[in-house]
Amino acid sequence: MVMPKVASATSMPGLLASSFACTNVTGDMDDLKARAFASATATPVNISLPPKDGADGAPKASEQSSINLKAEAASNNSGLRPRADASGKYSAIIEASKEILKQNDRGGYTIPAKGLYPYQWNWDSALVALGWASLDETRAWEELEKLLSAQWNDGMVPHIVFHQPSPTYFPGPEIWGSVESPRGSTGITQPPVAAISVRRLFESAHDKELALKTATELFPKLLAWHRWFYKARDPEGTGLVATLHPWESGMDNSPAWDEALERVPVAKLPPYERRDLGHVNSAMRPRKEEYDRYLTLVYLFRDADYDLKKLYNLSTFRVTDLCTNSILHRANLDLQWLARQIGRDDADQEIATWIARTQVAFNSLYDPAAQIYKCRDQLTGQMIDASTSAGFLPLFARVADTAQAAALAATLERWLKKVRYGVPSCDPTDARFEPLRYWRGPVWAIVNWMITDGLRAYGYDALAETVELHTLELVEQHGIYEYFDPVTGAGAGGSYFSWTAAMCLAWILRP
Ligand SMILES: O=C(O)[C@@H](CO)O[C@H]1O[C@H](CO)[C@@H](O)[C@H](O)[C@H]1O
Repeated sequence: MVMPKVASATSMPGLLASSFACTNVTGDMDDLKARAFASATATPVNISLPPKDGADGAPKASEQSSINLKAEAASNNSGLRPRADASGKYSAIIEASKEILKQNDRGGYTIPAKGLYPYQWNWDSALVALGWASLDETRAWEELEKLLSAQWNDGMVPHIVFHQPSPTYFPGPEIWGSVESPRGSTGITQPPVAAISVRRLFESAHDKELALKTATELFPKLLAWHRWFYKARDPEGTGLVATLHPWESGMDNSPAWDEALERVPVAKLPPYERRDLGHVNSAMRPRKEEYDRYLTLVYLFRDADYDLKKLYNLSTFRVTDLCTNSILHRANLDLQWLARQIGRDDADQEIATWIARTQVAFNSLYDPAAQIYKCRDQLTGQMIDASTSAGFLPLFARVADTAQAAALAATLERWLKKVRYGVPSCDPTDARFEPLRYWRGPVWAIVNWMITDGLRAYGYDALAETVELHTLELVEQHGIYEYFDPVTGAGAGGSYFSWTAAMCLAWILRP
């Protein structure tokens, strides 16, 4: 087990160094309490089915459709080939995962987790659609239709859609104050996974007619969203888009954002109460210093009426995020493929231009000394000195060349020797590594799913298998959590988590 160095306040620049610096496995009280909490909650949850009572905004048991999970597991109506379940090895995970999606279903969209996240999140929904595909193809398409129905006039697809009011999450619609989407939404976006999911659903569809009809309807919306990225976030045409808020990256408190975020001057904020801390131990969540800045940026954007030009120029946080850019590039490849399937040759050339530009631009994010890709701070122009799990996502994007892919595989192997379970979200030898704090160390199933897809594409099948088996073992031993401690395996964050369930289904029942 690795014992990372303790970050000293002097090892980080600036006033807030100590508050952004890490705790660690030998760690402080906060960290020790979180570990005790994690091990206390992990064991009873295990791979159990989620409780069906009405607590936490969940539908009452009586409102649930009657479910015969055993029968469903046996007759997989999507026709996806069970991968490793002939022996029934994964039937408990399959059963629990399907039940989680059903219980988190709010009618055409799936909340990530009861209480903690009561709305529709953008990249969550796109990934959850891949899980729904193994239960109900129509419902899988609906997930994407519902998400894209919240698209703004300018093409942006928001990071959260506030379909129904909920008191359990902050900041909600009243803080964002945006009326663009019919039901209200945030004014920022998230990594554009949707086109990737549309291609996968299309390719594995049994109902080909439905797939063609829905993909054809969704295509212009996806194209408009990708166009928005280039217009709003790459006005200089560099081939790499900007991310203006850590929430947009989906990897909110990644160590990659520390210095850029630290420079955001905190506004005089109205008093606020964090609801996330009522659901999850504070040692597993971002710190107050980060939340103050998240909110400062929200108010800044709201005061600028979410005008895309103003936001780009005004934002005191502007980075080139590897996760967003890798996903956007992969999504462009899949969108181009879709254009060809549905006869939208007119769009093919436009997408090809984006692809060509990004393919070259990605080289500027590769750090040959560290053997991994890194993010860039657009306001300083500097490459960000942090190796995170997003650094492997260029494999998912297919932008790495064979030498870069080999270097990434070697780096990943080194990381795996330092922890029990991969892939940690931050280099485990980095002083900022915190095994339980959200995007600063824990293992995330969705990232593992993207990394394994990339590894297989480059021929690293055995390494992909290791990462996949680590994830399934984590879930089997600890439960379907939001994220996991890479050292002990303990589940952390929200439980009965939709995208973790969906990734298990996508892996175990993959076509
Ligand atoms: O912490 C939060 O309140 C929200 C803010 O968007 O972010 C977390 O949960 C979302 C829903 O699961 C994920 O989409 C993000 O990736 C994850 O970081």
